[in-house]
Amino acid sequence: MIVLESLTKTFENRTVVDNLSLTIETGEFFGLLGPNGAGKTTTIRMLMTLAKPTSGRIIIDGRDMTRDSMAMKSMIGLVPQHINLDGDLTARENLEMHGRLFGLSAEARKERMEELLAFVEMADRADEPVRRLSGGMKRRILIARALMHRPSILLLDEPTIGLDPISRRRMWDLVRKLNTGGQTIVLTTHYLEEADALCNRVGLLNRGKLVELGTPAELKARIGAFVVEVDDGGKRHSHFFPTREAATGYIGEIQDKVDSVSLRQTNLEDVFIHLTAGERLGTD
Ligand SMILES: Nc1ncnc2c1ncn2[C@@H]1O[C@H](COP(=O)(O)OP(=O)(O)OP(=O)(O)O)[C@@H](O)[C@H]1O
Repeated sequence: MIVLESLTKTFENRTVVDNLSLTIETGEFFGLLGPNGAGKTTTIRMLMTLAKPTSGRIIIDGRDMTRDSMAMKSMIGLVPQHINLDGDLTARENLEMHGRLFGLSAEARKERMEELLAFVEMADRADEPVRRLSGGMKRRILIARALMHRPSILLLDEPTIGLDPISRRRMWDLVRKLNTGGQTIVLTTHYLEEADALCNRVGLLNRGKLVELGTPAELKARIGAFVVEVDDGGKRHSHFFPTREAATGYIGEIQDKVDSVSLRQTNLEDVFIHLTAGERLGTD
C-alpha cells in the first residue's frame, strides 16, 4: 500500500504538488491523470527519490520512505517515458546490469531474466543490440527491466507513447496480466482511453491538487453516464444524462430541429473535457 500524506513540492515559491493525500491499495491499478503541468511527473519523481518533498510523507507498506531513499528505490520499478536502455547492449545485458545494480546474485539474475524475457515475449530477440529492436519491443524490455528486482510497485510513466495501436494493445495485455497476478501499478498517461481500459481507480490532478478520485465508472456517473452529441449549424454540443432513457427522451425532443444527433456512453475523455470547460481543470 502506498500512502501519500500531505505531499507538497515547491519550486522557488511555486507550489506544484499541493498537500496531496492519497492511498493506493496493494494490487490496485491506479491512474494518475491531469493536464500538462498538473504535477504528475513531480509526484513520480518524488516516488523515485529523484526529487525531495518540501513537506509531507510517502509511506510504502508501512515504512516512511521520505527518510529511507534506498529502501524506496528497491520497492519501486519505473518504466520511464523516454526509452533509456543502452542501445549498444542486448536486452539480456540491459537486464543483467539492472540486476547487478540492485544486488541480485548471479543465479537470481539469470532466473529472473529468463522468466521476464519469456513474460514480455522477447526471449528470441534478447541477444541482439537493443538499438535494432522496434519501439514496441524496447518498451516491453523496459517493463522486464523495471521488474528485475521484484518491486512492490510498478510505475508506468506514459508507457505507450508513440506506439501503434497493435503494439499499444499488446502492452495493455501485458500490464493487465501483471496486475491480475497481484502487481500494484501506478500509471500516468495522457491517453484517457488507456486509463479507462486499465485502471481500477483514477485520480485527477490539477495545479498540484487532487480534484477528482474514483473508479472510471464513478467519475463518468458524476457528469452523466450517457452523452448525446448534437451537431447543428457546424457546431457540436455534448449533453450528459444519468440514464439511457433520459438521453433518448432528449433525442426525441430535439432530433427534428438539428442536423444530426448521436447517443453513446460517456468516457473518461468526456469527464476531462467537461471539467476543463467548467474551469475545474487548467492546462498550461
Ligand atoms: N525543477 C523544476 N523547477 C521549477 N519548476 C519545475 C521543475 N520541475 C517541474 N516544474 C514545474 O512544475 C509544474 C508541474 O510539472 P510536472 O512536470 O510535474 O507536470 P505534469 O503533470 O507531469 O505535466 P505533463 O503532463 O506536461 O508532463 C510545471 O509548471 C513545471 O514547470
